[in-house]
Amino acid sequence: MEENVTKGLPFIKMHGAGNDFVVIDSRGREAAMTPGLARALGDRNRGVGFDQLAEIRSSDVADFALDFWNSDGTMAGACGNATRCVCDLVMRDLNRDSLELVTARGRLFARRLADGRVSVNMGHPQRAWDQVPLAHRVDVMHLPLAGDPVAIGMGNPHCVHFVRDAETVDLVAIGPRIENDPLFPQRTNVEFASVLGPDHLRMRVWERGAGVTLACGSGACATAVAAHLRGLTGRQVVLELDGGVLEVDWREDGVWLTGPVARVFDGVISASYLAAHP
Ligand SMILES: N[C@H](CCC[C@H](N)C(=O)O)C(=O)O
Repeated sequence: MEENVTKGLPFIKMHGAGNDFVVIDSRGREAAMTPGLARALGDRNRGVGFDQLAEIRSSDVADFALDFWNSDGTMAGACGNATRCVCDLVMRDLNRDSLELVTARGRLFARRLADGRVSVNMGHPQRAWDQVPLAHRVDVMHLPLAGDPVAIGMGNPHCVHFVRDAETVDLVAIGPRIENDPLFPQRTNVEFASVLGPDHLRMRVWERGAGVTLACGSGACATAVAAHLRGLTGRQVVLELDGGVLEVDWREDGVWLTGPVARVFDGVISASYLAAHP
């Protein structure tokens, strides 16, 4: 009955404002992830199920390195909520209240606030068309697409729409079309935001490689930056997402993302499952 779990792959299930993750710690050993295994594990019926998988790896230039995999098996250059979740884990592990990590977009800095929440500096917004990236030169503040959206990179691409009421947007109908528009050579995450008050936005998201998620940290950063650039908010913004509240503070040293973290359960992926999904 009992399979030898010592040969399996331990993981931790976490979420940040409902954006859910599987965390694998590969420090001190070969990376475990492949596109096929990420896609299999991301399946909410046949796998564990997640929006993203975050794989921790050893680093000789920072406290650790972090890779992000979407549930469709593609890699992402940034994942704000997973970064906050993993930093919470490692800070507790090392009994530290600040950390440096390295991701595909470079070195990030995280710290634990007095109220226990984790805040991560997600870096500076990428506002040049070829950094987002876009397929050719256009005005990133007014894309030639329906709804006059804004393009912002945060290590991953975002297409931000400001609408009268974000609640009414049919994400499933509209999201995939924009995600796969030829203007985005690496596809894009798609955000819809409405203004609830000064420095207060309601935001919903269709994520590249994951679909509708309850929250998106890098998307919240991109949306707050776009809102400020459009004159809709200040530089410190509270965003109400379907899964909870995120705070963004666009400061001189970068865009800081703050929000909740939850550790849900620990598990082991069985050796037989790993063998069946190389
Ligand atoms: N789907 C995103 C990665 C995860 C972003 C989101 N979960 C976050 O918290 O930033 C992408 O392909 O760029």
